[in-house]
Amino acid sequence: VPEVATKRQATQLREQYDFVILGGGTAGLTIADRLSEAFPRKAVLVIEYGDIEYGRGFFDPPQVEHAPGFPGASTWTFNSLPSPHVANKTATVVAGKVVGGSSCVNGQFFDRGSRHDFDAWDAATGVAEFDRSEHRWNWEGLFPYFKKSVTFTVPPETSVEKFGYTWDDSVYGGTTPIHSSYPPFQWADLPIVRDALKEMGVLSRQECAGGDKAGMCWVPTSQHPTTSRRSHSGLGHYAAVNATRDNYDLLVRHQAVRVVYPDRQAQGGRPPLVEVRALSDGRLFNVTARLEVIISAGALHTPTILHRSGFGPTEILQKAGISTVVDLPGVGANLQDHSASIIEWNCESIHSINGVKDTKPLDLSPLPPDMYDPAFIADATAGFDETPARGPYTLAMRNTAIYIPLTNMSTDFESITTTIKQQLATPPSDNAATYLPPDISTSQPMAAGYQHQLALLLALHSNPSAPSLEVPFGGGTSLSTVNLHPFSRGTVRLNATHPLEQPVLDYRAGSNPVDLAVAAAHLRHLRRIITTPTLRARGAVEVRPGANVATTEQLVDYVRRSVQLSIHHPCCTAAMLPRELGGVVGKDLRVHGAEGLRVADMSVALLLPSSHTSSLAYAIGEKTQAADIIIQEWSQAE
Ligand SMILES: Cc1cc2nc3c(=O)[nH]c(=O)nc-3n(C[C@H](O)[C@H](O)[C@H](O)COP(=O)(O)OP(=O)(O)OC[C@H]3O[C@@H](n4cnc5c(N)ncnc54)[C@H](O)[C@@H]3O)c2cc1C
Repeated sequence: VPEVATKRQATQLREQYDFVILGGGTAGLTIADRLSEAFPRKAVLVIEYGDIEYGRGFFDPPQVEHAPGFPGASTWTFNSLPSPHVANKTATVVAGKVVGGSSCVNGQFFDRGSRHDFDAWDAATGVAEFDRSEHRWNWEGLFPYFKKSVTFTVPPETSVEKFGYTWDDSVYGGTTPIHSSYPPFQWADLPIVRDALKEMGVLSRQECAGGDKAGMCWVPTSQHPTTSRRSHSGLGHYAAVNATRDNYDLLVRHQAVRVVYPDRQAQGGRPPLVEVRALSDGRLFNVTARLEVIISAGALHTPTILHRSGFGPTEILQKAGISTVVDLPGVGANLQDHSASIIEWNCESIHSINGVKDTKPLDLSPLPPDMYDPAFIADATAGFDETPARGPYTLAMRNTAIYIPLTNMSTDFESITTTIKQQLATPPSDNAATYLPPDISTSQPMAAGYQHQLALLLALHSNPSAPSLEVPFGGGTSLSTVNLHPFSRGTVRLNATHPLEQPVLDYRAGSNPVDLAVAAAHLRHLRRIITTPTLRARGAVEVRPGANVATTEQLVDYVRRSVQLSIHHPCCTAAMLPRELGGVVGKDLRVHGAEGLRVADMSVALLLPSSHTSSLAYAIGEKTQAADIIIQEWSQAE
């Protein structure tokens, strides 16, 4: 990202701004771009904690998670509290701390959720004001913004012939410089895994970004189609546009501490001021927003800014010595993330197809240690630097995944949905006492909101077109089962003794046992891959969970001991839901009970989508302004 006109100190700022956006990440910069474009005479300021830099991505080099050098300075790292229901496991969760936010460091897997995710999010809550809102967050209401948020480039004929990429142009159509494309490289063993999954009965779909995605999908990468360089919001929504906008300022290396209402009331007065801290010397100063403040600091920091500003559960704010501005027990509650369990096999006992003993007959791609071989690195780097780029470094995470509904898992479907129905038949206050974090479990709105979510989750898990399981893959001898719609709810809480530091994360994984049963069902379903003709012919033997893990109880125990709590998709910590149901923002993204203050990032989702989350963060950014929400409101006011 070029420096352009980036601001580095308070003295470089204007006296006041019209819009102030807290967090220059995936959604925040999308909003800043669109607002500064729509209102050339209104000044927009983005305040970002990180700097402009190229950090190391999660999969650099490809297929190697947590490569040396990651996480670096451009990344936040959180260690969650131990989760007692899964053997006190903790998660190491990272997020982007850089201009562009998590889109700068993520795995670049660029899929979209299923239509059922968003229809559930928008489903009637029984609160008239909310249900009758003109703003729709269902599939129909979001699809235009998914389309608008990316430019998709058709892969070259050579790649199509070689790998079999398929797509449907009609689900794309945007022209914004956030790129979605297919790389010119795949590992040699990818077709083996694809074939085995097809033999399990998984049907291939031509395209999965159009709302229907049960089956096997090709998934594009967020990268430039020719150079294969990462495409992120710092480039697409700041560097690409900033030089032509004299109303778009970005202040880096500054922390948005909190918002403060100058008239001491959150309604009926002026919009809040933003208290800002310079990271260089710790100096505090205020920035004035004439029209409004939009918090886009991501699902882990947005609730923290709200807490410091007096929005949250009164009891928790009191402990940190903060006076309540609006009592909102949902701030920092409802934390969800995609968790993953592993199935692994090997083929070492068998001679390869050609009769020659092969130590890794299935894994035709280099194993992670091979990737540090100097010759491999030199060749991969040379290929990546060519135009067009070629070779393994053009790959990010992977480009294929299967998405399977729970209804396909006949052995477990009945018992799991029966358990969910039993929970739904239980009074909300009892469910809250059993499943919600103790510090909010007596809150009537939180209990009612969780009951609403249980009903939506039952509908999703009973729908034969709505996926419950994702398995992303690129070849190799192991697969991860990703639990798409968790039932357990965690918290993001202010660090009471050091409120300016990172918050405390508690995933409370497995606190609703349905999650463990669902993960066990996923493993039972997927392990059938070992017995497919393709893998049998290669002598595959299951290593994990292993033949001795057979019963549901044993599978649940395996999940408990081995589950990865997070794949870096935290969400839903300032959920869009009526206040009566524990929500934090309305459908116009305004914080309940406050004026001049919105939230727009992954915090506002109610449930995790059946996808990785960057596409939704971009779409939320797009919809926040373009869906006539902010722009229409302020256009009318002019
Ligand atoms: C390692 C990793 C791998 C991932 N892999 C994928 C993937 O393959 N595909 C996919 O679709 N998604 C993936 N994701 C998830 C996806 O990237 C995120 O969900 C999405 O980018 C979040 O967007 P956001 O706008 O909500 O927050 P972010 O993009 O994280 O932006 C928040 C910004 O706010 C800034 N900030 C925070 N606090 C303050 C403060 N007080 N003051 C000023 N600034 C502040 C942060 O520094 C950051 O720049 C991954 C994420 C990570 C971290």
